[in-house]
This record gives sequence, C-alpha cells and structure tokens, in this order.
Amino acid sequence: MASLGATPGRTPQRPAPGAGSASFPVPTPVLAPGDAEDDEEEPVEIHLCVLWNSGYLGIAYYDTSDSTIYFMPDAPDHETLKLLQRVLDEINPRSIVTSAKQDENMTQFLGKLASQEQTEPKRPEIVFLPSVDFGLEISKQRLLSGNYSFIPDSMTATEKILFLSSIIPFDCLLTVRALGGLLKFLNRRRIGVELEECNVSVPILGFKKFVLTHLVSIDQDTYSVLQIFKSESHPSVYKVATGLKEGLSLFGILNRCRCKWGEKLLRLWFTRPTRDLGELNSRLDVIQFFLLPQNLEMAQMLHRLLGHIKNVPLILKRMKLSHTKVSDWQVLYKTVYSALGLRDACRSLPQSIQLFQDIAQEFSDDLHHVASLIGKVVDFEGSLAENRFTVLPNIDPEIDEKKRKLMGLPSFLTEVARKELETLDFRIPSCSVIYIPLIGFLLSIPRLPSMVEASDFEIEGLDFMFLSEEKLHYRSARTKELDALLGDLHCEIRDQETLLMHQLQCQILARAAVLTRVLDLASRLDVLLALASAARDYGYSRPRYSSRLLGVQIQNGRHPLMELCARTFVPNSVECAGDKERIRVITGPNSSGKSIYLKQVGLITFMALVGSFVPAEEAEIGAVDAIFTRIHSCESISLGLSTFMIDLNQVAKAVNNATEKSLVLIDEFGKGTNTVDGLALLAAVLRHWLARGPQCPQIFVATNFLSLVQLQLLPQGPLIKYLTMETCEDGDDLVFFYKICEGVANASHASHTAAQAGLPDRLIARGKEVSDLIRSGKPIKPVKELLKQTQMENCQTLVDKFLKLDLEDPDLDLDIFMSQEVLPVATSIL
Ligand SMILES: Nc1ncnc2c1ncn2[C@@H]1O[C@H](COP(=O)(O)OP(=O)(O)OP(=O)(O)O)[C@@H](O)[C@H]1O
Repeated sequence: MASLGATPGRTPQRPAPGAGSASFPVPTPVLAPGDAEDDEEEPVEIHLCVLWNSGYLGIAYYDTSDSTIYFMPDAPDHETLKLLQRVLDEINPRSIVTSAKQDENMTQFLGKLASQEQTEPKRPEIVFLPSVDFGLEISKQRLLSGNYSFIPDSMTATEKILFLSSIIPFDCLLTVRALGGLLKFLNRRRIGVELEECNVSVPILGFKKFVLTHLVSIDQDTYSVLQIFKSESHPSVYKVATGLKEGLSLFGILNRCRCKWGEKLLRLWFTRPTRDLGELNSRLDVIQFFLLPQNLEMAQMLHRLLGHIKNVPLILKRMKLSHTKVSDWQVLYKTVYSALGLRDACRSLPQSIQLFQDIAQEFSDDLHHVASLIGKVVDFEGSLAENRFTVLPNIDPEIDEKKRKLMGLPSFLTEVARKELETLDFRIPSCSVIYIPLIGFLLSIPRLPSMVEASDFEIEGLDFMFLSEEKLHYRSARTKELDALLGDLHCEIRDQETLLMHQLQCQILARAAVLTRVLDLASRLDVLLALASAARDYGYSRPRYSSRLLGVQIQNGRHPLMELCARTFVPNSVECAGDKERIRVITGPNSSGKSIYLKQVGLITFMALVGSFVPAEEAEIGAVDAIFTRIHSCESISLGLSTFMIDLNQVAKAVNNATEKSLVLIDEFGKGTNTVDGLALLAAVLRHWLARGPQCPQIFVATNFLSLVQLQLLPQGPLIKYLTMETCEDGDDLVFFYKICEGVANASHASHTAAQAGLPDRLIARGKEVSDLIRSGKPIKPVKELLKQTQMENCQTLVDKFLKLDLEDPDLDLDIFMSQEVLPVATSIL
C-alpha cells in the first residue's frame, strides 16, 4: 500500500522516521545507473502471404519481432516454386496465407508441404482467404489507408500516398496483392494485439524490401555437414579454449556481434550467401578498413557503442500499444545517444566507404531531437523510484505545483496528526495521518490489546474504514477537510504525467523511421566489426571474386573450425584449371584428412560468399551458383531415413541441379550399400557428369573405393584429376602429413586406423588375414571351423590321457591328475 504520513507519539512528541522528508526524490537530469534489460524474449512469429501467377511470385511477410512487413518485389519462380521453398526454409513461418482461388501448382505445393511436415511440431498453418481479399484495388486501398506510426500525423493524404509509393512498389501487382492479403489476415487475427481493445490496430513499424536474386543455393544438409550452424543445445567443444558460448560452428566463431540485431543480420547473411559482387566487396572494404592496425582503437570504440544499441522495434511497439516501461525510456535514451556517438565517429572516417557515409548522413538530427526530448522530459531517477513515468521539473508548472504540495505534505501531516491526537482518548498512544492514492487521507491508530471485537474499533467522531497490519484506519473531520483541500494529488500528478508520456511517445513514433534506420545500419556495422575481429584473431585474408573463373582457387587454405582444435594444422591449396580437371578424385588412407580438405573448400567458398575474410593465404572465388554436398552427418539420422537413402537423396539433388558453376563435395558416397553396387553407383554418377564435358560442375570426391582407380572405372581425360593425401610408412607405423598431392593411394591402411582406435590385436590380425585372402582370391576359412579343429585335438589329448591312466599304480594321486592334467585341457575345450 503506497502511503505517506507522520506518526506523532504522546511523549515525546517527535516526528516519526520519514516525517517531513519529501516522498519524491529531488529531480535530477542524470541517467540512473545500470542498464535495464530490454531484450526480453518475446516469441517471434512470422506470417507469410504468397501469390503465384504465370511464373511469378509475390511474397510479403510480417515479423512480430520488429513489427515490420517485408516484401519481395514480383520475382520469377518456375512451376517447382523453388524460390518459395527457399523463403520458407529461411523464415520458417507460423502461417502461410494465400488465396482460396489458386493455381494448381501452388495448391499442389502447399498440399505437399502440409503432408511432408506432418511430424514437425512447428508445421505452418495454411490459411486460405477468399480471393476478393487479394483484389488489386482493394489491396492498394488497404495499404494506403493503414495506420502506420512511422508516418507523421502532420502528413496530408497526398503526401502519405507519395511517401508510401516511395517504399512500396505499386507496379508489382502480385506483391501489392500479397501485401493486401497479409494486412487483411493480420487485422482479422489481430496478430500481436489479441488482448488489446478493438480500436488498437496491429503495430506496423515499417515496410522493408528483400531480394533473393544473386543468391547462392545451399541446402540444409550442407549447412549441417559443414557445421555452419550448430544448435545451442549441442555441447560446446571449445568453450574452454575460447570462451565462446556457441557450439563448434562457423557461426559460433564469427559471431562477435555486440547487439542482438547484429547477430540477427549475421544469421541472415549466412542464410543468404550472394553472388552480388558489389555488395560483397562493400562488406570486405569495411572489414579491411578495420583490420588496419591504426584503426583498431576506432573499431573497439565503435564496438563498445554498438553494445548500447538495443531492441528499438520492441520499444516502439510498446509505445504504439502504450505499454512503455521505465526501462524502455532508459534504453531508448542510451540507444539514441550511442547512435549519435556512432554518427560522430563515422563522420571522421573515410566517406569513400559507403557504410560510414550512410551512418554519417542518415543518422539525422531527428536523433538529436529524440535524445533531447527524452533528456529534457523524463525524470529517470524519479521514474525508477516510482516505477512509472515521471517528468522533470519545469516541464509543466501545474505538475510542479502539485509535487511541491506533496513534498511539503509529511511535515504538514505530522502537525495534523498531532492535533488529532490531542482530541483522542488518552489510552491511544500515537497516531498518524496517511495518504493512500485513490482513497485519500486517513487517520491511522495502532490497535490496542483491549480492541478485540469489531465493535471495539468504533471511536466517537471517527468513521472506521479498515484494519490493516494491526493499525486501525479512520476518516475524521480533519482528514475529510484534507481530501477537499488537497484532492487526490497523487493520482492527478500521475494522470498528467501519463498524458505527457503519450505526447512524448507520439513525437518519438513520428521519428520511428530514423530509429529503424539506425538499427539497420548499426547492425550492419556490428556484423562487419565482428567479422573483422574474427579475421584479425584467426589470420584470415581478403578473398577475390572473379566472374570469369569457373570454380575456386585457394592458396594454403585452412579449415576454420579444425584449425582451432588441431595442435598444428596443415594448410592445403586448390588449383583451378578452368574447364579442365573439373572432377578431383581424392583417395588416401583412413583419417588422412580427406574429409577435412573437402569441407574446408566448402567453408572457404561459403565464407567468401557471405562477404567475410577467409582462412587462406589467398582465395579467388569464381562464379559459384550453388554448393552441394554428400557428406555423412549425425543429424541426418534423425530424419528416419536409411544412410544409403540419405546418400542417394543428396547425390540426386546435385545430379539434377548442379550447373558448371556449382561446387559439389562428395565424401564416401556408396558406402551405405554392398561394396560393388556402391562403387558402381559412384562411377556411374561421375561418368554422368563427365559426359557433360565443360558443363561439368567443379566436383571434389573423397573415396576409399580404391578399385575406382584400380579397375579403371572412369575414363582417362583432362576433366579428371587424381589427388591423394601424403603419408609415409615408418616400420609398422603410418605417418600422416595431411598434405594433398597428385596421385592415388595404394592402400586404405584401415588396420592402422583400427589399431589407433584401440581394437584388440587379435581382431586386427584376423581382419588383415581375411583381407589378404580376398585379394589373393583364396577361400576364407571361418573362425568357427578353425576353432573346431583345435577343440577336436584337445579332446583327443584328453582321451589319450585317460587311456594311459593306470588305476593300479600305488603312486597315483587322482586329485593331482585331475587338477594338473585334465582341467587345463578341458577348460580350453570349453
Ligand atoms: N590439414 C590437417 N592438418 C592437421 N590435422 C588434420 C588435417 N586434416 C585432417 N586432420 C586430422 O585428421 C583427422 C581425420 O581427418 P578426416 O576425417 O578428414 O580423414 P579422412 O581421410 O576423411 O578419414 P576417413 O576416410 O576415415 O573418413 C581429423 O580429425 C584431424 O584431427
């Protein structure tokens, strides 16, 4: 119960603790220490609306995490709807909304999607709306008449149309219709405002375009086997070494972002590797700039500032719904000031770098305005103390006057209480006058031991109100006078301050556009600083791109994850020979480094296509349009498919889709079935690609099927190159150099690996024996048969012993005979 008051006793008459002191702390314009936690995890939901017509796709989706609508301008997508599938894989929507009147292709696609995902707990809900909801004119109207907080109220209707046309491509008819359908769905379902009053509309803080052109196609299997992402629940292999919280993944080691939105953007870049060379080079320019030793301090300073850029969309959404919390004001204030710090810093950096120029120019004076508004109006200390929005003095004279009255209240109330005590029964030792918001002023008297029944609480001249914590509360003539004189001061102040808060919110919401832009550019800077920091620590270098080169060329490349785990990592190169040597067949003993080599080629290529520096001395990346892999992963097992089926699915994807610009990494294909069949399949797949001549993708195949070479299953020619991992035999030991070189392995040295894995010598010897017999074409005697033979021999020995036994012999000791002669042989038989 909030109250303020004073308790004068009979003797001595001195004010109770707190009496006379102000209940409102002295207002100061300083920011309260400590950064309130703003990034509460709200469940993120994505609702997507899609239309497909005559080979074109219109997509729009709403992301509840930033209350933003994203749209993709009409894009070509063939009947297979690959582009749509890609979007779905990436954003994982909660619902997919489309027109009830749909093209057959789309109906089939959605039907397949629904049946495929039966077991998935997060299966998207497919919602069909009447086709009229997607009408072009009605959609335009819906878009133009929306209530968007980022459009200032001062804009006229015409200005609003012009403004929206600059953001939304009204000439993309499918996109406009998808946007219209999406708005209809959001308002019908009241997404995010389910519990609000009906007049509160779904908050929309912006419209943003996304494009999926120039994208490099990478499927989920590849993300998994290359360990690009790893779910957090996995045990962290080298948390100890680097203090990273993420598991062993590429994302984990590169994600040094300071703000949540930076991390989100990095994740997005990872899911959208691109061939847009302009974009890639602009990312690399920033990284390169921060890698210069003289810019290290600047990088660190910017990174520190970025740590204060918080979840602005969430705050703006709360403002829109009038749910702002005290911490939101602090967080917004710090974010805006940090953004201004970023702007000032970027103004001192070379403006030839686009990002610095954008930050310097686009972090406009609106930010100053927002910062000074908050700084001048919000009383942070007072707000924290009261846990509600309070304003600083000199903002509203009426509020100031009321607060002054409230501040003087304790000493005044002490005086009133003293007067009340004089008129009360002498047995009452003390009393106080307290103030309870909404109830008013009350006389509070301690309960006497004699006051047992409710009737004992009655005191003449006072109206009994309630008993609380052994104190009786009454209304007296004086407290009624106080009510009339001072009114419900506290509530009035609260109401007036809330009104001011709404005004302040409206002014800030009108500048939402600049705040959203801050988030966009700050997260971009954050990601690039994170990539620069990783590049500095791990010694990465800038890749080059070439649209003429087919494939990739890497000088002394490293596996970015393995190099952190291995004591010494041996770098390896990839030579690119244009339209020759399109297929590299890598053989080598088990554990000699074939898979690592394959994966490092994939990872270096991927990193370059994300716009990161790469773990190599030099790397030149050609026009890569896709990365396909067939590499075994534990995750695949969870799909419930047999290993061989997974193998086939992945290879089929590559065979059906890879172009001459694709990179295909195949490790141990065919192992999941009978050796001969597996070998034949592998040879058939490679022959298929060879037949395409110069159209053959750039393929790296690691295999233990030495017969592929020994039996000459592949034709000779310039398209094939054989590589192997360098080793040398040192007595019984096999030494691995992990160095790739031209040639073919002569043996798998499986026994060596088996010994390293700790298999008993007996088993290894038998393995070798069988393997030699197979190679020499001799029959293999089963171990059981061998055993039988010795057993028979032992039985014969026993029988002989018994036959020779002379029972008449006086020296015969049967105990000794049994224990020393019979038992050892009998045991070996059993
Ligand atoms: N370049 C390298 N530098 C240092 N160590 C390496 C290198 N490449 C591989 N290794 C080490 O060798 C181990 C085995 O590597 P990898 O799995 O690539 O062998 P592999 O030839 O594919 O084996 P298998 O044929 O049995 O699948 C790795 O776990 C790593 O410890």
